[in-house]
Amino acid sequence: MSELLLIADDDPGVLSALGLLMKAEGYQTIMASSPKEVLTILAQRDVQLLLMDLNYSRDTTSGEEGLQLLQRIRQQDDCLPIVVMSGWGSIDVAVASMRLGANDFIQKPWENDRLMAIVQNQLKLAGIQRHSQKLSGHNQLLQAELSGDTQMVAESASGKELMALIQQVAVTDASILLTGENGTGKSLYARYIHDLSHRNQTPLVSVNMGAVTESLFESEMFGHVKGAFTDAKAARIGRFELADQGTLFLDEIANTPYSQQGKLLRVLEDSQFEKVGSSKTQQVNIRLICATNADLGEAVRLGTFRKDLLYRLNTVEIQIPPLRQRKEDILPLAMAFLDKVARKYNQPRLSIDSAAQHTLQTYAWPGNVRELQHMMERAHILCRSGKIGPQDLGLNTTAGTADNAIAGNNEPDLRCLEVIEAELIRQRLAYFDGNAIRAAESLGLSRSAFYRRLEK
Ligand SMILES: Nc1ncnc2c1ncn2[C@@H]1O[C@H](COP(=O)(O)OP(=O)(O)OP(=O)(O)O)[C@@H](O)[C@H]1O
Repeated sequence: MSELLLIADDDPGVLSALGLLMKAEGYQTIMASSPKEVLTILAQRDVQLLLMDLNYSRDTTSGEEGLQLLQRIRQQDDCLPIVVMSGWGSIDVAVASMRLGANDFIQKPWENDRLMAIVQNQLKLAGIQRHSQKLSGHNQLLQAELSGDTQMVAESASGKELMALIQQVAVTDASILLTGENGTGKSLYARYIHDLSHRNQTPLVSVNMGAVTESLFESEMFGHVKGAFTDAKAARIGRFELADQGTLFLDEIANTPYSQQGKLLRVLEDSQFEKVGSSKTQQVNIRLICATNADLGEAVRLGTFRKDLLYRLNTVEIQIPPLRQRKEDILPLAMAFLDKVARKYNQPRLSIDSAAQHTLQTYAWPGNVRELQHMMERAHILCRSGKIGPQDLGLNTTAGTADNAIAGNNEPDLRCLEVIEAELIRQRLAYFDGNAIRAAESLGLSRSAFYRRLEK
């Protein structure tokens, strides 16, 4: 449907001329001949632009009525594009109306081409503004969803120590390197640090460095201008720019291609970068958090990670212990996950019987907290009574490791492919001590294919 324009003037000749012009250009119009009518129509109809005269009573030229009207509209609506029309010699009135919130001004008698250019521009700008408001609304919802639903659990001595350290460093702007096995909670702690920091009203932008291909690295991180390369049909904003004034979280930092590490170092040191295809230098202000399950010191020794980059990342290094080393966290975490899943399915929360509690506490947790979370969700779904027993955990407890949960069983494996695939990925990660690259290689998968499956 075409846009609806409200045209306000006390001269019927002007109204009919403008009505014809706008109709010929494909717009719908609605007319008002007094300020009162304008306010009534605006209260009832979804008008996309107001084109208004400033004088309504016979023989007045001061523009006072129009300015008052403008002021009243702007008290209620900041966004409606308003184009003001007035007669000769009224520069002062034009300036006054712009100060009161008019978007543009045209002198009478108008030139049709000029008026149409103004109307089209104002409609376009208003569309962009609506779109950006929608995006920022979506963004706020997503941020609230991400940070709102997870309650941090830390009951063990090492868990509490970790939380104290995190609270201490979060409020500084220091770069933080989080290390720990897969599923220990590195991404969650990164968000927690951001939420505690003075940047918490700005975005936390995450990048999984294992999923960024070498060829698209610069465009992904720094953005590109339109036409920078064959596929660059539109300009793109990179992650650094998106994170400006906020926090940039680089997950799986060890997987940054070596050839790109120098470029990353430069922007981290100088806070400056150029978009691909542009020579204009841009400035950014970000707080950096990185995470890895790899031993970066070893990677430096092996020559796959730059030493200078490591020194730039690890101002503060925080090690997140594996779940098997903080056993007192297991049951509180399990209960928190059962709470969460009960809320998700709107069902009562299940409890865990003492045999299952023992199983959970003696299991090795190669997939750490993530494995526990999935196990609790599965147990909630499969449990037939109000209490989860060992049989609901899907573990072969005599063997004590996840690998044996499948291998020690002579029954045919009748689970669906997705479940088997997930289990296999977990096993391989555990086998290779959380090293995703070696796990991917052992499964004959490319790094990006492996990450896609892992994220699924
Ligand atoms: N202390 C905790 N309290 C509550 N939930 C936690 C805690 N630690 C981890 N989790 C949950 O466990 C899951 C895995 O955590 P997360 O994704 O942060 O791990 P990770 O170390 O970043 O994993 P990866 O190395 O695979 O990226 C998430 O759903 C997270 O919310």
